Amino acid sequence: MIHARGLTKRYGTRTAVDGIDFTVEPGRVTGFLGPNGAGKSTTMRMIVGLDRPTAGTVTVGGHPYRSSAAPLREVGVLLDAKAVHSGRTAYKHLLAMGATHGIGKERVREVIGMTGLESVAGKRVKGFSLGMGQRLGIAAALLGDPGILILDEPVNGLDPEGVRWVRTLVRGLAAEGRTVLLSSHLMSEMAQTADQLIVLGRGRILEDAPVGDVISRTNGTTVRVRTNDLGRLAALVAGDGVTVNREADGSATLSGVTPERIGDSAAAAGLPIYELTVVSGSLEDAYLTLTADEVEYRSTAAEEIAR
Ligand SMILES: Nc1ncnc2c1ncn2[C@@H]1O[C@H](COP(=O)(O)OP(=O)(O)OP(=O)(O)O)[C@@H](O)[C@H]1O
Repeated sequence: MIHARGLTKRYGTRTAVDGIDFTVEPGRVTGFLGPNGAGKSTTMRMIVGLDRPTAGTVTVGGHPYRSSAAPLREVGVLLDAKAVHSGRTAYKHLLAMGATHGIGKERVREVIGMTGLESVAGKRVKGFSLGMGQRLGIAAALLGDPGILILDEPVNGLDPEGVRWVRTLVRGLAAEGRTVLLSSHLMSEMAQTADQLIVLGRGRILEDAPVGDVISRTNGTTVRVRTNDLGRLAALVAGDGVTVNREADGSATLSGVTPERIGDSAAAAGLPIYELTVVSGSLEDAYLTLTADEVEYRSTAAEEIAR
């Protein structure tokens, strides 16, 4: 478990992380989202003692990370995969990391196998591609078989097979009861991987809820309906706050009314219904709505530039 209370980081007058409280629970994948500069990396760095909080506290497994006697065995960390510029081979790099924790050749070979690095284990890390470096970073995080994993952008630079592999891996780690905190800017990937989401904006928590709740709460829920008499259906369900939009494909999108009420009303009136689908939109839609006012570095639309 990771537990933050009033966690704050200021750089001079700039507040990167603004007094946040959160708990990352074991047994599920918690996604950490937010626009560039929102404070995700700073928070992760504070969790693992690489940055000192200006105020507040954060603990991993009940105590500050710095006080851990065997950090690799407690917390696996992937923060900046590009940071490894070792002249060593991948195998030697992992062996050297493990040496301080009594982790030997057998476990090193195991994590090399788990991360698909067998064919490059004898190559120098310096020459690794972004994707290979990412896999090596994940191998290093897994080395001590830790109960807590903190992975900053683990799918960055991976090919589709690699992206799917990370998804399966982290879901498996959470299913084993581990605590997994994962950041990514890939919303479709996050929607498939995470159970819980913490969304940051300008150093504050905008949302901390299950993925489904974040999506439905932010986007609202609409119901797509196909019938042979849309006008009649609209009259049947008309009421306070009910809106009906006719779509180009002949279907209708209704909001402010439940699928049960639509189905019951149509059945009672003998009106045939060909489709009744609850639509709650994508995580990307929800994320963009949530963070619309929080984006620090926004690209300018071509029309605005042309003006
Ligand atoms: N060492 C530092 N000195 C000064 N300011 C910093 C430092 N590190 C981070 N910041 C600032 O703190 C804020 C949060 O940065 P952080 O890297 O934590 O954001 P992030 O959410 O990880 O962004 P990204 O998605 O781009 O990785 C930014 O405004 C950044 O400029």
